[in-house]
Amino acid sequence: MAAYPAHASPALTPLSHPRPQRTVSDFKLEHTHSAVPPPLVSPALTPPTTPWRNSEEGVGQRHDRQPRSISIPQPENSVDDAADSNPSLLQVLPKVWCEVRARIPTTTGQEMWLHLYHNNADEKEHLAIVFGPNIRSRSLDAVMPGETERDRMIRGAYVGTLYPGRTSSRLQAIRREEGVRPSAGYLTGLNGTGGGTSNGQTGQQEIDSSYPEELGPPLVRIHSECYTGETVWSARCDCGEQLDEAERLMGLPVPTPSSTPGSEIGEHEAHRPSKLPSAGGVIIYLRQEGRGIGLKEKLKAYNLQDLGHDTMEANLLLRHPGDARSYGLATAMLMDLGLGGDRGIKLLTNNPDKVRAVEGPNREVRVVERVPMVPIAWQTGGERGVQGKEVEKYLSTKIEKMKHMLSK
Ligand SMILES: Nc1nc2c(ncn2[C@@H]2O[C@H](COP(=O)(O)OP(=O)(O)OP(=O)(O)O)[C@@H](O)[C@H]2O)c(=O)[nH]1
Repeated sequence: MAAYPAHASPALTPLSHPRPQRTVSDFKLEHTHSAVPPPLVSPALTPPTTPWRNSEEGVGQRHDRQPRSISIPQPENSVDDAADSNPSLLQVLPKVWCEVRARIPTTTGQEMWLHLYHNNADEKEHLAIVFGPNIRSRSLDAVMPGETERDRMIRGAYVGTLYPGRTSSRLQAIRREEGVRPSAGYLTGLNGTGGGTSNGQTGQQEIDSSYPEELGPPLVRIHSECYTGETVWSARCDCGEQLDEAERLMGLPVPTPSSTPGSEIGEHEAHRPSKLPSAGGVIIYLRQEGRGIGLKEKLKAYNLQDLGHDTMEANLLLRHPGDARSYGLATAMLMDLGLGGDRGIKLLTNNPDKVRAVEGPNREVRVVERVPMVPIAWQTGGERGVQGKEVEKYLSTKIEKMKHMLSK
């Protein structure tokens, strides 16, 4: 008979330590949606459901988890074939709309455009962190009934860059006011993709927000919130450095406008960004803390990890799925940013679930290339990057149990 503290719940199942007789297959990971794990932790410590999973009812969010080991379609030959073999994609994407964006100069020297999204699936403010001048939100650019030019500028629906005294969100209007000749370099350098016009009759802004073909598939990272790894220096995971690395990759420069034959630069230099435009890309930052279980539950999971369990077991012991996330919001946001369609995206990830799930029910978004995220410590032979026994165990669990495509 196991010894319990006097205050222990009678429902508490003994957790011997270590528990070598239990393997992960005992938890039936493939069927976590239907096979609720036994109450291995006192119900008093465990919420009845994983946070936010119910709020996704009715908008077609994914409730059933894909098998852990899915075959990753090779972009060259098997992307189409793979679509049929994945029955658990969403049937309906949530609706998303960008409420506001702002230019943020960053501590690394590059600039990004922070887009704040709302949606009809949850109450959270999910974010798109856009780098480079070529990605715009269609919902943000749409004209709101009754709004003024100042309203548009305040919510970020302008072309180019704001400056003191600017009176219009539209570049044509500014050109007219200032007698400025149209300048391709000026437009493309300022997060307006060269097509900002007004049709004069409705005042509707026509913005060419298609990503230029010549740049190839844009780089995309779908990043899940991690307060501990991104804000309070946790070395239990590499989430913080992954975010940094994604930002770095999206800041790599493209050929300068002056090297492009026929481009006009030099006008409006005062309003140009001081840095050259980057190759760009977007980080979709989803508020799915703790793989969707929330910070409170993640902290309990950390305590279970200190008691000897791995990240997957800890979630299951708390009666959560090993991974409670979904990616329909990311798909919808990418479409709103004009990155749906055949040209596809390059996805920065090691996670096979993500690669398939982000494509959406009808392959609205196509992952044509996967770019691995190799931990910095592995890349640098331990000179830099997150290190320690916790992060090593975290990474090995992702590889062994979650089938992440990562090898040393
Ligand atoms: N439940 C739980 N969540 C964790 C833990 N460590 C990190 N996370 C969360 O995991 C999420 C990051 O997901 P990961 O599984 O590390 O990586 P991924 O996004 O699936 O895959 P990549 O795209 O390759 O990075 C963030 O939401 C973190 O808060 C943990 O021990 N337990």
